[in-house]
Amino acid sequence: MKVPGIHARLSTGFERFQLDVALELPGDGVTALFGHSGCGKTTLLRCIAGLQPCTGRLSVNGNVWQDDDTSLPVHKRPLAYVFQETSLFPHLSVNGNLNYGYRRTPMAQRRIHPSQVIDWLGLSHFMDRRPERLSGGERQRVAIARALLTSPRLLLMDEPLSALDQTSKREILPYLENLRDTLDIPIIYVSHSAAEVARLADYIVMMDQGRVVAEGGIQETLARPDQPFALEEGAAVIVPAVIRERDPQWHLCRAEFDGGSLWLRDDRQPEPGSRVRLQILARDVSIALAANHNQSIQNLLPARVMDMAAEQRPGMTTVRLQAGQTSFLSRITSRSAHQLGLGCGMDVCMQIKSVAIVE
Ligand SMILES: Nc1ncnc2c1ncn2[C@@H]1O[C@H](COP(=O)(O)OP(=O)(O)OP(=O)(O)O)[C@@H](O)[C@H]1O
Repeated sequence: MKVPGIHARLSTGFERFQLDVALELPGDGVTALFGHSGCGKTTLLRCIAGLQPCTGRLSVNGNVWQDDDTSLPVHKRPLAYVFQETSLFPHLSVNGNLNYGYRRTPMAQRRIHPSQVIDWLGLSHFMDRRPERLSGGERQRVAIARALLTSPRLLLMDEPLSALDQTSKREILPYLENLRDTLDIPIIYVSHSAAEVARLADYIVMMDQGRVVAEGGIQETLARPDQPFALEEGAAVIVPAVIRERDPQWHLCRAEFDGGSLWLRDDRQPEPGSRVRLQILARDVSIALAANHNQSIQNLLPARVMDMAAEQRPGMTTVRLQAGQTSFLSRITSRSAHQLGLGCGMDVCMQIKSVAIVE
């Protein structure tokens, strides 16, 4: 038997676009499909859902959905698909919408109960309301709940937050984090928001022109200087950390990661002991040969140069540094890299100008 997880080798095409992917994705947690507009993210989701004819093979946690001889039609694939725009029934209350999904699922296949989704997505206080009396974020939570009540074995989400304003996005993200940590099914999440991906995903697939250009665990993959998005303006790494102390006098808190500690602004006032994901932009990390305390940057950490990649943009170099088991990216000018004599294996001091908790 195949090991659990999603195994996909799929090809399809249109007149001016060809998709060819081979993927081995984890059988649980959130996998982000990430890439520029038009790279084929939605087309890949539609192939997985059986909505787009394609050739190849697809198995999901040991169940073959498509191979050279057969392809399960969309209604036989136990999956749920959440889109950018919700399609709730306007004439039914939240309760009625949820029951619709639940009742259509044969009794023997029901693994998720309405009381669970109401709890996971915080719906209890608007069960009697119709969709028109809900905010965009609340409607999307109901749509996700209804999708889950079909007890899917795979959840596909295509830009589920992109129609929402910033406030609604902020409100819904903790619910999605909760689902990621609670559900035992894989979620494939399409987004071109680096911030959403950084916050939600465990695994990332980067696509370009119908092909996979990088894939792997979110932390390792974002930290690869050779992955295409490392060379872009917003390139950043994600560092899992634990808040250890708060310093009220200076409005700072200390987050400990595998390799050291970082001080950051205490705006969100996280409780000591809480787990956070930190985002550190490559452009906020500079390099010195020795720690210089006569300057304003608070976070100075010993690190080792692991890789260096010249950027497509002339004159810039992306450097991967390692502190403990944690990788960071630094974007510096190629002249600085040359003047410092940087090379793989060198021990340096990493200066981190800004650290944010991912929101
Ligand atoms: N039905 C279709 N007929 C012809 N071309 C199509 C069709 N559907 C998609 N395409 C083309 O296939 C390519 C990939 O489209 P797709 O929607 O998968 O990209 P995407 O990465 O999801 O983009 P976005 O982030 O903008 O949603 C695009 O060039 C698109 O124009």
